[in-house]
Amino acid sequence: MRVFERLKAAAGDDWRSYTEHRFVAGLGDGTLPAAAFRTYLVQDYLFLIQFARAYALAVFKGRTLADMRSAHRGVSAILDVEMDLHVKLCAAWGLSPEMLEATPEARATTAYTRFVIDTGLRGDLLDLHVALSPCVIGYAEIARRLAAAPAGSAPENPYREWIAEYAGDAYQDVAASAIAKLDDLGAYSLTERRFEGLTAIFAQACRLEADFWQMGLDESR
Ligand SMILES: Cc1ncc(CO)c(N)n1
Repeated sequence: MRVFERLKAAAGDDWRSYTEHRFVAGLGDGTLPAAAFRTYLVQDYLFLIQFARAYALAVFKGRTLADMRSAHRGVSAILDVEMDLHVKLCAAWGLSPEMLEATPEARATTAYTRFVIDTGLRGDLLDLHVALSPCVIGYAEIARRLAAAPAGSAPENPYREWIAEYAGDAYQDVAASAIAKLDDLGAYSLTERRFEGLTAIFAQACRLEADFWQMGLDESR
């Protein structure tokens, strides 16, 4: 079984609480309150800045040029593509770059991003990629599922652009490479004993993703 599938199976309930969160259901059927989505968008901008730092750490931790180049492509995908798209999406929701910059991080944003960075600092490249994987691969899986349901791409769903972005080929390719990277790294450093520690990292990242959705709901009330 692929490393990612094993981690997902081992973290079962935490994976489901993240990918089937009430916020996700609201994106899918369009019932998510707009205020919750705006709160989420602002925090996700701050999240992406820190996420780029986490990917940059993967360049530093790379053992081979191939590792370093693939991590570098990740940094560039965030800084040059995803952030631009994010700013455009924010503008469509009435959120200016000035406002994005001026908002402080919510605790859920700080907790999640610094957990990923710390995991990478104290561990090796496999630990770091496992900590990153619920974000990268989780969003691809969520968006694929939402896009496949009629309500997810209905013209009246205000979140269809968000769904289409993450369900699109470019992002799905990024997620497929992340799955391959885990197999790649696992092939030379994944022992049975180590798998337990990796599952703990993966499950914690899933819980922090669920908290991130929840923050969108709670902080917009
Ligand atoms: C919180 C969060 N997780 C994952 C992604 C996917 O990049 C994102 N943009 N935000």
